Parts: sequence; C-alpha cells; structure tokens
Amino acid sequence: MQLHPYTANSKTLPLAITPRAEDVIGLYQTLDPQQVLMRFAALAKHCLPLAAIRVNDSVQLRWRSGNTERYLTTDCPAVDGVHYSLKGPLSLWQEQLLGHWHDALVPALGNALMHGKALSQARTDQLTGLGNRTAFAEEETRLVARADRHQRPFCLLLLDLDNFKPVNDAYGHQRGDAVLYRVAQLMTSQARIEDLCFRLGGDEFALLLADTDQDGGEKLAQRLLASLKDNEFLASHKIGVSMGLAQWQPGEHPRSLQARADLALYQAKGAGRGCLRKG
Ligand SMILES: Nc1nc2c(ncn2[C@@H]2O[C@H](COP(=O)(O)OP(=O)(O)OP(=O)(O)O)[C@@H](O)[C@H]2O)c(=O)[nH]1
Repeated sequence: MQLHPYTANSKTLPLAITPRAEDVIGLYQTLDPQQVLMRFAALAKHCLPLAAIRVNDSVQLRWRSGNTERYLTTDCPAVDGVHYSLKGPLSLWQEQLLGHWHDALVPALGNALMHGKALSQARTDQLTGLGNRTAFAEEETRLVARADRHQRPFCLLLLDLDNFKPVNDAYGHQRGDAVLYRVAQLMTSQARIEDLCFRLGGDEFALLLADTDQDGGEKLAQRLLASLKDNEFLASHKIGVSMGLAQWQPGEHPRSLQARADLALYQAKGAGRGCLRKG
C-alpha cells in the first residue's frame, strides 16, 4: 500500500490534508481530529459496521467480520509516514476497501492527530507537564461558565514558592527545575483527579477545584501544605510554599477571582510565608 505524504512544516504542524483525503472525506484543511474521526465513521457505515476510536495518539478502526472482531491501528505519524497494523485475515474486498481508506484517510488522520498534539503541547508547561497559563485561562473560563449554569461552587488556589531564588543561585537552574518538578508532582498526587493543576510561570502554580467550596478548598490546601513541608527534598532546600484561596462568587469575572486569590497569597507572604490565606 502506498503511503501518501502529508504536508507539514518544520515544527510538524499540519498545514493541509492530501488532495485525495480531501476528496473522500470532503473536508478541506481539516484541523479538528474529532471532526475527521466522525466523518470517517460516517463514511465507514456505508460499507460495513465500523467504529473509529481514538486511543491516546493512535486511531483504532474496528469492525466485525462474521463473529470475529478485527481492527486496524494507525499510530500517530512519525515525520516520515504513518505506521499501521492489520489484525486478522481479510477478504480481498475488505483489503481493497481498507487500502482505499488507508491511502485516502490515514494521512488526513495523521495530520489531524498531529494538530491535536500540537494544540496540547501549546497548553502544556514543558518542564512539569502541568497545564500552562494559556490552559489555565481557558479552563478557568470554562469552569466559570459551568458554575454559572449549574450553580456549583469552585475555588482557585494560587501557590508561590518561598525562597526559590536562592536554590537557583546556590545550586544552579537544573536543581531549581528539579524543585519545580517535585512541587508539581506533589500537587498532582494530593489533588483529586478532577482538580486541574497548572504552572503559571516561574515559581507560581495554580489549582482549579471544580465543585468545591471554600471549606473543601481549604482542606486540600492544608493537606498539600503539609505534604510540601514533609517532603525531604524540598525541606533540604528550605523551600516553603505560600497559598491564596478564593471561592468563585456567582457572576464574578475570572479576573476578579484571580485578584482575590492573588491578594490572599500576598497576605500569606506578608504573614511570614509557608501558610494559607483566604480571599
Ligand atoms: N530553575 C528555574 N528557575 C526559574 C524558572 N522560571 C523562573 N525561575 C526563577 O524563579 C525565581 C523567582 O523569583 P522569586 O519569586 O523572587 O523567588 P523567591 O525566592 O521564591 O521569592 P519569594 O516568593 O519572595 O520567597 C527567579 O530567580 C527566576 O529566575 C524555571 O523555569 N526554572
């Protein structure tokens, strides 16, 4: 089966899908992986029962042949092409059909997946793997809309490390990076799965706590504070953490919530650091 090249720039951002893929799925410069998958699944239904499932960076196409379930997996493409594997014996026409799909659609899927990956990288802090400031702003806006609609509480917890600069100065940036990474690890291990953790920049972190009121937020903050204090690596570098907590008020603008949490953080710094203040 011939692999069609896809167009990508030096940063492997997808620029266009191949003309043939365009013919078949009827999408021009498709950039949304979900859209491509939905279109793909819709097309596939005309031929035989099949579902397209996104599994991490792969797309798995599933269908039934008699009583046997078969699948084809496309991996997220390397720069030189798309890898795929076929499971189970196929009839000639199935092979032809898959070949046709493969030729036409896999490059498009590859492009779309790469775009998804690029989008996700643009929202990720490369050092810690947490969401970055862009992701924070998007998620905060989303939470405000959700809380408004469902009348649910949510909290913003801001963290700022104490005495971080001396670590960089005394041991170098690599050690400073290790401190930041450890803080991120402790944040994610203490938070619930639905809490969202971010590094806003430098030694500033944030947590968005969905469906959580001030009391719930305080419990998490105190637990996190204790685990940060107990951490030997951080303690050996005399790293502390100050925190500011604010619960979103109905109708409140995200900027105002941030300002209240920021003020609380400032008060925690003023109160001697290593503690939590509420806004
Ligand atoms: N290692 C490392 N350092 C960084 C990074 N980003 C910012 N910094 C450093 O973080 C430090 C932040 O400075 P401050 O906010 O004054 O740090 P601090 O000593 O914790 O100050 P207080 O909050 O007043 O206790 C600066 O020295 C920055 O150079 C990074 O990605 N890696």
